[in-house]
Formats: sequence, C-alpha cells, structure tokens
Amino acid sequence: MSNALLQLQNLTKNYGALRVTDDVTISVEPGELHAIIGPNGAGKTTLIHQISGHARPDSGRIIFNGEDMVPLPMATRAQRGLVRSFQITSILPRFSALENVALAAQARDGSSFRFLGNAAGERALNDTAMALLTRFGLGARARVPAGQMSHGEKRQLEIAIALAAKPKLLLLDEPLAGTSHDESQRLINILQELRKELPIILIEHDMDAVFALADRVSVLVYGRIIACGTPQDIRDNAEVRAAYLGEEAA
Ligand SMILES: Nc1ncnc2c1ncn2[C@@H]1O[C@H](COP(=O)(O)OP(=O)(O)OP(=O)(O)O)[C@@H](O)[C@H]1O
Repeated sequence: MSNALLQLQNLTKNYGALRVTDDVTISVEPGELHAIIGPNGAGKTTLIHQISGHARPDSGRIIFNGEDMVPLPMATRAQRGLVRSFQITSILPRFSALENVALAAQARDGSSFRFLGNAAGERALNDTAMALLTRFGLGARARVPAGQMSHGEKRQLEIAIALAAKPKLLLLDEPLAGTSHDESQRLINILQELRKELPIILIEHDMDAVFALADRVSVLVYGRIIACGTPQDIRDNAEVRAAYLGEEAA
C-alpha cells in the first residue's frame, strides 16, 4: 500500500537456529492503530525491537515515511518520529514524574530550548511535561518520585515519556501488562484518545482491549504472520482461533 506510513517488507531474523521473525510483511497506515497479537514467544517483542532499532533484522526492509530505517541507529529513528514507549525499567525512580517527562522532552527538543537560556528553557520543559502529565490525569502526582507511583501510574508515565519525544508513530509493547482492572480501563481510555491523533503499533495480550482499540490486527505465530484484518475478521478466522484465540473469542 503506497500510502503506508510504515512498511515492514519481508523481515527475517534468527537467533541462532531459531527463526524469530519469518518473512514478515506488514503496513501501518496514517491514523491506524495496528495491533500485533500472538502466543508467548511468537516474536512480537523482537519485531518491535527491529522497528525501534534495538535489534537488526537479518534481511528485509523497514520503510518509514519513505526512508529505510534498517541502517539507522535507534536515536536517529526516534528523531524521525519512530518512538517506542519506554519500559518501566527505564523510568528514573528517584526523579519525579515531572522530571522524567521533562528529561524526555529535553532529549527531543534540547537544541530548541537551549537558546532560551537556563531558567526559561527549564520552565518551557516543565510546562511541556506538566501539560502531558495533566493530560494523563497525573498532574497532581507530578512531584512524586516515579519509584513511589503505583504500577498503573508508571504505565501511564511511560506513555507520557514516549509522547514527550513527539512520535509520528508510537510503538507500545504490552502497556496493560500487570495492571488492575481499573488501571487497565484508565489506560484503554487514554489509548482511545491517543489513537485519534497518531498511528500506533500495539502489542497486547488483553484481547478485549485489542478488539476495542484496533483498526487492524496482525497475528504472529512462530515468527510468521498467519492473518491480518479487522478485529471481526480475526475473531472469525478459524486458523487464528485454533492457533491463539481458542475459545476466548467465542
Ligand atoms: N536476544 C535473544 N537471544 C536469543 N533468543 C531470543 C532473544 N530474544 C528473544 N529470543 C527468543 O525469541 C523468541 C521470541 O521472543 P519474543 O520476546 O520476541 O516473543 P513475544 O511474542 O514478544 O513473547 P511474549 O508474548 O511472551 O512477550 C522466543 O523464543 C525468545 O526466547
């Protein structure tokens, strides 16, 4: 599809004798939330690693905005707008939520804030960070050390940090993992809002969330895409039900 923002073309990756990505071709259209689902060990995270630049494919191309990302390091891909949500382990626990987001904004916009001078530059960064936190309902928690936040708040903070990097495409790897029912509902509401403003690749095991959020779903099994379609197509697909969804989708 020529209109695609991101195209994975025949991506293949092996870890030793194990083929973890097997001739994967997927596109993400502007404005699309594209979910990637599949059983444990299917290769979903490895796929995200290759898109973000944490891992290099053995063959194939990753075309983003018309440019092949494969030769580019992670930081350059992020500068281009291909941003992966930080994992909780990347949050700085002794720094406040505000500082965590401000640091991400500085990493992205450092040079444009520098000319403002220290005090004004810092204020601008804090304003940007505060606006993001407020948007995620974390405004009142801005000064709390990130390490003292609840699991659900940390997952929200991760997304705020990713947004501070001004993504053109956001890569989210299991944002609902480990969250309570209420936390997960809050995150789903946040994702419902986000998907209106930027394309997202979402890896998620929570099928209710996937089917509620996704425009299209790709199903990965043993590194191969076995199906790609609307949530309804995927629910109705006999091979997918046998390989992954089982009776869950019944
Ligand atoms: N750095 C690595 N070296 C060797 N094998 C790896 C490496 N990273 C992942 N693997 C293997 O590749 C396969 C795919 O792993 P991956 O984490 O991508 O799967 P996944 O679909 O994200 O799984 P889950 O849903 O459990 O997170 C697994 O068999 C895993 O053990």
